[in-house]
Amino acid sequence: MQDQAQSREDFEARLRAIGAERYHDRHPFHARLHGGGCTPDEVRAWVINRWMYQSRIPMKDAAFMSRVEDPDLRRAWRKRIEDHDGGIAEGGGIRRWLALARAVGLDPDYVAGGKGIMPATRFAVDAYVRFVRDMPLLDAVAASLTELFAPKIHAQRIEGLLAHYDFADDTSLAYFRKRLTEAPGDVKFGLDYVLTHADTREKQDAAAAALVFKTDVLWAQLDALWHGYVEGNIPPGAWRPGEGMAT
Ligand SMILES: O=C(O)c1cc(C(=O)O)c2c(n1)C(=O)C(=O)c1cc(C(=O)O)[nH]c1-2
Repeated sequence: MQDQAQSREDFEARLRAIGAERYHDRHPFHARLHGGGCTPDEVRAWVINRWMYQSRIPMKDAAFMSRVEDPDLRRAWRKRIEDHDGGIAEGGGIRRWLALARAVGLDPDYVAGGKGIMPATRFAVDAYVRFVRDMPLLDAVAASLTELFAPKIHAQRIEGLLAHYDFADDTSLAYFRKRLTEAPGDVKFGLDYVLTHADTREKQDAAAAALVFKTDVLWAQLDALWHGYVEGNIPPGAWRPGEGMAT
């Protein structure tokens, strides 16, 4: 016999426990970055590789929306694409990420071209886009719920980068500051959607598994950075210090 569905409260606590145990704020690269321990080239490697994630977020949200039949859900979701792409004049998160790239000495066109991204980063982020394209909508929304835990990491990053790195200022960190106001509304909506639609134990288990999968997507990216740039095992084809610098 199928287990009974968990109460809304118990299920929410289960989702939050996944973040407490597995979110990438527990990864040593995060501590190294916000604690001021990264070399300038390690910071550059992070900015270059994280571009893969930034550039694919609006694509995965477009993939999600392409499958949604309910106009109310599409209306609520489309803000995510607007947050990242923005308007022609002011741009959005994507442009703010490239401002960070410039601030750490990289040529933004090099970063935006995606050359130099490590294979593991590419595979992890592509897996997330495919997951959102192919899996049930409930699982796709559940996978976005890592954002429940993101405001804390963004606040730590702003504080840590400002304290330890010369490049850090209002312009270079605008991406993270903006996320502090953008993410909470998204995550409130997403959490309510998941708690409401996961109305059987089977769906709750699938949603929890989707969130675990997403924590793996994030963790794998930092593992790759550590292996490549902290331990110095740069994969063939990946960015090498000195390449892609602003002139
Ligand atoms: O800096 C981070 O640690 C971090 C993590 C995450 C996340 O938890 O997936 C996102 C972001 N940042 C972020 O800026 C962002 O726009 C975002 C969108 C999503 C998503 O899955 O839809 N996650 C995240």
